[in-house]
Formats: sequence, C-alpha cells, structure tokens
Amino acid sequence: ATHHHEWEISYQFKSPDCVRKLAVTINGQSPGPTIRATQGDTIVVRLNNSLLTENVAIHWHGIRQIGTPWADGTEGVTQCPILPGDAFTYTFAVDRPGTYMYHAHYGMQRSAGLYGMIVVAAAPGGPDAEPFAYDGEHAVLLNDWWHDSVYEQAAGLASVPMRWVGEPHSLLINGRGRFNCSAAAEGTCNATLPECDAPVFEVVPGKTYRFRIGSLTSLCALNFEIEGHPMTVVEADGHYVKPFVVNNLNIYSGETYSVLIKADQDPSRNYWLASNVVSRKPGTPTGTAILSYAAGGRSPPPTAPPTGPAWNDTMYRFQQSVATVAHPAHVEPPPPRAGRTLLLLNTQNKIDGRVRWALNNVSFKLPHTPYLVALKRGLLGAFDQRPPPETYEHQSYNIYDPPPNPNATSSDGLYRLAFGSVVDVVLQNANMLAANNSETHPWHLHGHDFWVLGYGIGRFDPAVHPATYNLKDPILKNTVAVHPYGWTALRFKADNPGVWAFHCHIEAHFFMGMGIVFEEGIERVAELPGEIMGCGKTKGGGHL
Ligand SMILES: O=C1O[C@H]([C@@H](O)CO)C(O)=C1O
Repeated sequence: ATHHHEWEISYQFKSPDCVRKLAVTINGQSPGPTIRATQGDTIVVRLNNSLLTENVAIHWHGIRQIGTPWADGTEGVTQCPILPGDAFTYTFAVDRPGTYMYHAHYGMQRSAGLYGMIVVAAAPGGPDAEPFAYDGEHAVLLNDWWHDSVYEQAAGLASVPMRWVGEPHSLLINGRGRFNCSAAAEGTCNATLPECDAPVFEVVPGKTYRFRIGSLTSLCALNFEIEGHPMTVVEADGHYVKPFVVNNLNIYSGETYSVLIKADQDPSRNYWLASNVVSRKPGTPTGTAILSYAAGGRSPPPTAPPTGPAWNDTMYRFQQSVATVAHPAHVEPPPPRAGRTLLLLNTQNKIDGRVRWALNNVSFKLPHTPYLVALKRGLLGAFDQRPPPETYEHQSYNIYDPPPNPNATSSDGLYRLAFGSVVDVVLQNANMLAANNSETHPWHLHGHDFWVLGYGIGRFDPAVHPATYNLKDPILKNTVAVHPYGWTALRFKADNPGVWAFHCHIEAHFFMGMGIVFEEGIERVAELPGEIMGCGKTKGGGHL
C-alpha cells in the first residue's frame, strides 16, 4: 500500500509545558502525526514549507532508504534545504517492521518541535512477525524542551565565549510537560491550558500492552519508568530483542524500544509514567504522564512520581546496554571480520576560540553542496577531498585528562567506503575540556543498521578487545550509546548506495562538529531527482 501525507510546516504558538513558545509544527501540531504503515508499504510525504523565512528538511530516522538515498532528508548530505514557499516530496519504502521516528535535520531545527513517530507493523505471517503477543499498544515519544529559541541556542553555541544551552526547562511526553508557572516570565505561563495536561495512557486490568518508546531529546539521556509495572524489553530500533525485564529503561536520543507491561496492579488507582534525566546532573523536573486503569479516570496517581536511578550510575546504564542482544529466533549473524576499522576519538576541542567537538581531532562542518549531488556529478570542488583520519594515537592518548592540545581543525571531508565492504567503527569517549567530566554520546548512523559488537569502560585496545566482541547474537541498531570514558564497537556492511551521515544525536553536539559522513556505491545510485538540488554548486542543475 502507498500512504500519502500532505504536511504544512509552520511556526505556531504552542504551550507544551504551559509556557508559550513558537514551535515548528506539522499541520499545526507538535509532535507531528504518527505515520502508521505495514512492512513493505510506501510512504509519500508532500511537504509544504510555510515557515516565513526558514528552510527545512526532514529525516526519516531508522528508515534505511534503500534505493532512495535522496529521500534521507539530511540537509547538506543528501539534499539542499527546502526554501520557504517551496514544496518537496519524500517517497520511500518502510521495508522493516518496528518503531521509528522522523525529525528535522537542518541546523538545530529538531529542537523547535519538528518531530514525530513512525510505526511499522510486521507483515502478517511473514518472517519478521513479532515473537511476542500483546492486547493493545501505545506510542510514547520522549523529549526535552527549552523556552529559548533554537536561534538563541545556536548563536550561543557559536559565540566566544560559548553560551551553553544548559539543562532543559521541561521534559515532554508526547509533546506535553508541566513547567512551574511561578518560575516563568509574567504572562507566558498558563497552567490551566488543556494543551499541557498530562497525557493519559489507558489500560484494561489483566491485559498486556506494548509500549513503543522513542527518544528525540536534544540533549538528555533519559530513564523511563512505568510506576509499579516492570517492563519486558522486546524491540530496539526495529529489531527484536532477547527479552529481558527492567524496572526502568535507559533511552538515548535517537533510540526506540518496545516494552511489554501487564496491567496487573491495583486497578482502583492510576500510576505514573516518568522520564528522568540521567548521565547529566539533573536540573529538570521529572516528565510525567498517567497510566490509567479506567476506575482512576484521568486523576493523578496518589504517589510521588518515580525519580529514576542515580543520574551518575554509569555502570547501571552500561549493563542495560550490554543486556540488549538479538532475539534467539531473529539473530542475523554479523560478518566474521571487517575489512576496515575506524577508531574515532570523541573530544571536545577549540577552534579559533570556539568550543567544538571532534573525531580524531577533526571537527565536522557541513558543505553547502550536498555530497550526494557533488559525488554523483563529480563536483569535486564542493568539499575537502582529503579523507579524515582513520585513527588517533591510542597508545599515548590519555582519555581521562582534558585534551592536552585542545585545538582541532575542521573539515567537510568524508570517508569513502568500498561498496559491499564490512566496516568496524570503534567510538572512544574521553574527558571533555573541563577536568573530570565525560558525557554519554548517542551515535546514529543513517542508511544502515549496525551490529553492536561490544562496549567497554576505559581505553579501547585494538590488540585485546576485538577478541571479546559478541559475534554470536549482537543486536542490530541504528543508534547506540558511548558511555562516559567508554568505548563502543559496531560493524556494518557498506551495501546501501548513497551518502550517509553518522553523528552524535545530541543536537548541540552535531551542530558543534560531532559527526562524519560515509559514501558507498555512488556509481550505483540512480538518477537524482532535481528536487534535492538548487544550492551551492548544484544551482542550475549541478552540471559540470
Ligand atoms: O558541549 C558541551 O558544552 C557543555 C559544557 O562542556 C560546557 O559548558 C556540555 O555539557 C556539553 O556537552
């Protein structure tokens, strides 16, 4: 089946946490509508940009875009930005069942509210049919929210000295939160708006529910809990997980999970859904919603919302990451070895006095001509032709100290991968500019799922750690956490012709250079739609 959607993108006054702010909306909504489809369906989204003076582009997060690399929606990588007044049509197949998301991929626009969920049902009776059963399902999109505009945030990040975005004002569940109006500027906050009422998720006693949970936070790692209801984790990023039970779930920006819960608690009252900041010292109240057993109506539970695990308990989060492996009946074994390994050191640096993030001391900047067009058309002057470094001085670099020489360089060079080759990427975390601090980075790969081969805390040793990789039942994902002072190893097959971003999913961090780009099989990409062109060297059709 083909699903047609007509979307108008516009700024609207919204009060997601009772505080009025301009949000980028889809047909007047933030979050936008949930796209629902069945595996194998085609999605057509016609997007009309009604932002008065702002470009837009939308990425379909977790959808691999096989055969349609131009529909990935990544400004500067796969397309030119869509101008105000212009329309653009994204057409792509949802080839795998699971829980996915969409969001703006232009500047820091995602943080302005342009996001939503994609729910793809498994083809009935097919090989990807769900290895679990449930009576009903709910979708939960988690977010963090600031009252400052994305322009204030972006300008602050690029200032000398940097003005950091700080901790979010609110945590949102399905676009709703609750700010304490007594702390808001006069006349901006209205606690009686239905718009900021807690979302209610209804359950019938005795039934089992699938909760599809996605996080599109701009900054925060979150811990999600349904009070009194242990969760069985069954899906991660569209892949079935060997079920394991948790009392609360750590979820990083860009990840999705499905969990099963049984509505088996005292049905005379309601229970909290709660999201709490972890990995950063929380400065934001718990995000809440209500699990409603019909008898409780919409009334708030009689208890205080769960506060989650200790925010700085790295090992707790690390262990949950390690526990996430493939369902025994859905193991897709990885290739036994890689043809190429990139060892990427994640550091916070300075360039011309600006705070930036870098991989192997190179900070990423987007070119003005999308790589996809530049490479297909041989517009070689469009970006730096020197490839970024494959590794760093891992024998001598001390990950526990701030970078000894904080200065990095910036580049829009990319990694060109042999088509069909197997690539390992090891992400090595380190100390930031300030002593005694290392943050969690959720890394997201476009165009592929990767096998998560291993995690460690400390320095990755290429002579030792590859022997410890899980080659038996690693989970396939599109987003994975690199824990503080830790490393994460992943493997993927470069078998999807196109150009694909790989970056930290923290909005500020990608903006500050924390990403790289891969090209593979460009010669196999079909003729590019003219719609993706019009900027940089592609003006007038991108002819040589
Ligand atoms: O890039 C970042 O900058 C701040 C901090 O390092 C400086 O305020 C922070 O927490 C980041 O993740």
